[in-house]
Amino acid sequence: MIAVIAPTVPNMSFSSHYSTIEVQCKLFSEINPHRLYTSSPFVSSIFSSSSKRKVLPRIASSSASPILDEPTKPVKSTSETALILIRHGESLWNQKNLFTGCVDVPLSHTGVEEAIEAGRRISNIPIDLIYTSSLIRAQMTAMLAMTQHRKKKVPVVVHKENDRAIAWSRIFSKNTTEEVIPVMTAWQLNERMYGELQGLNKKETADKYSKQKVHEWRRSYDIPPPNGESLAMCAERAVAYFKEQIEPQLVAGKNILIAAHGNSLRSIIMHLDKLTSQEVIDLELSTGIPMLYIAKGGKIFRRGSPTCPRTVGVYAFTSSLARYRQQLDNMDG
Ligand SMILES: O=C(O)[C@H](O)COP(=O)(O)O
Repeated sequence: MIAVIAPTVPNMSFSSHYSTIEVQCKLFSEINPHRLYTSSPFVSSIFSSSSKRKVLPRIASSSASPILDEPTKPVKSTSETALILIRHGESLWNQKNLFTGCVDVPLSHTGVEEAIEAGRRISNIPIDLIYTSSLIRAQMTAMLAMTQHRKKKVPVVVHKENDRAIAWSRIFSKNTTEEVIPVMTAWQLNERMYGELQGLNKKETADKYSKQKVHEWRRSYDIPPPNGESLAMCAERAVAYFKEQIEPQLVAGKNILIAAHGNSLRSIIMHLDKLTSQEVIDLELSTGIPMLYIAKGGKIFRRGSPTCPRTVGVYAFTSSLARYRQQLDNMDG
């Protein structure tokens, strides 16, 4: 049997978009597909997060090529820019307490809600450019968060994997292009590769190898899990990508959102906050909580976590953020 799901209308509001997909999922809930083919991993992920079946759709991608994007020219030269970091919302494997690493698992229903809540918290902060890992849980988080942004610009994934991808995704309207936020996907921002722990239950693994050993694998700086990446190895690619691709954009005046993972973000935060390999052991990141940094005068300062969209404190952090919020308020009348 072949079941076909057509995409929802692109400019539908998020709630109607999501509930339309949920209705489709309910209609198909008695079918247990052996394979799922999609042009949109995002749709397939919502499909899986709303179904009760045990077999998860994994994304098998034929193109594994890394995307290294050249920084675009700065659009403005303000002296202050925002950098928001979000660890993806809860995934279906976080929910099951399984080591996930580079396995491409979608968000759970809770994760979808966390991503939307994260979006509410940052809905008044300017965003010009989005970076996500190449994994669907980070991409879903970024896209769902952006449905809440008051500016209503449209996040569009930039495809540069080959000449055809570049040519076929071209936009032919200057006005439309101005209403777009480019989304760059980069494997370098992926979760640390968890080696032979991927797919294992975290508690059972601690029972087998001892809590201390598993804590070392999960939190130490330079002890890798069996055949996987240590935080230091993960930092080598994630921090290098941050320095080469993201920092120049930030310094050049772009406000940036990064949606990534517990360990790729731990390594970037270690770099930003100048943490030692001892201090990073205690750095834990919750799912779906945005963290705000401000880049100013060539330095990047941590400004805390926006707790709700209307929190006065967050927008009083800097005069630029306060002005931006005022503009949004004026636009809404
Ligand atoms: O890959 C995973 O299992 C999680 O996303 C991060 O896991 P950790 O908290 O064990 O590093």
